[in-house]
Amino acid sequence: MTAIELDGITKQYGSLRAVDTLDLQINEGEVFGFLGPNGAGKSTTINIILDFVKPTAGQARVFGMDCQEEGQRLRQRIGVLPEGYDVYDRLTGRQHLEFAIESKEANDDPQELLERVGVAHAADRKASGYSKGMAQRLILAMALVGDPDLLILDEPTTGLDPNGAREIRQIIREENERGTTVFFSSHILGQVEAVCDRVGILREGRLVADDSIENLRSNMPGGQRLVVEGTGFSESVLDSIRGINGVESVTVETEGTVVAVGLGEDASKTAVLNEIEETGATVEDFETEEASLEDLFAAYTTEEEVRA
Ligand SMILES: Nc1ncnc2c1ncn2[C@@H]1O[C@H](COP(=O)(O)OP(=O)(O)OP(=O)(O)O)[C@@H](O)[C@H]1O
Repeated sequence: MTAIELDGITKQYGSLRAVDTLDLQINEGEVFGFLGPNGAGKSTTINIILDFVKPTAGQARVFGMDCQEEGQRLRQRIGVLPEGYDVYDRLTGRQHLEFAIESKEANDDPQELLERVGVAHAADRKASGYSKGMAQRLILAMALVGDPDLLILDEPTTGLDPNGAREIRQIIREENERGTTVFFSSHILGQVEAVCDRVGILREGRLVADDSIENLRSNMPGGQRLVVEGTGFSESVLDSIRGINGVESVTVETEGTVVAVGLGEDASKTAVLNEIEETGATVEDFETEEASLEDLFAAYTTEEEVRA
């Protein structure tokens, strides 16, 4: 069954189109990473799903129910970690959960939830003394109240150090193993890579990519670099490499002993290596480097030509 289905969602704020005819389907049991630079429209989309914002056009459904018509009923099945949500300094961890349980009319055991997110040891301490990571885990525990079928996490790892971010990802994974669908927004690709089955990249309100990170990488223009170490890289050798089908760039590094070849989708590494040897140069060593996550994110969010 489909957990989230967005059909032509558009949100116009005056002359600004925050979300532009967005179509998206998230299956039940999936961990989906919703990515995009600041201002791309991620929070607006989430707010439409939660019926906090009305779309200008289009339809949003969660578990087959219309978000705008059955928002209240749906929110019972959704756990939300809102962007930039703060803890209440005067309340203890346990009191936070008691408050969330009461608001959602659920009957969870606060202690069990605190244990699930690893802050049970600080249950009776005021949240003012919690570290940023502990506070974020506490907010996540509040999102887990009522055993939601769908977790919507808006930038859950923002402001956390790598350990804190890893712990949050671990909890997300565990919740997913319990059967929860997870919709995880972030503007940092690295934060979602380890945990998401699939990512969607939003840019200026439009979906410019929707795939696994592995596929996005292999489809990215200039996705791989072949770095060849050797001798005899004359201009004519370099020109012959440039002439090979699928080669996008050729640069010489380290005083002429290393050639870096940008490979497009159709390029063959073997063809490049053969060409080098046949034109009289020598290959001593070579390796292929994958595009970094930063390169990948930049390619989808800043290039003029992006792939849908
Ligand atoms: N209530 C509003 N009124 C007018 N413009 C808005 C409103 N809410 C959002 N916007 C604009 O819509 C665009 C999308 O904003 P949104 O917050 O959805 O982006 P985002 O991808 O969540 O960004 P970030 O990563 O910074 O949170 C931005 O240009 C923002 O300024």
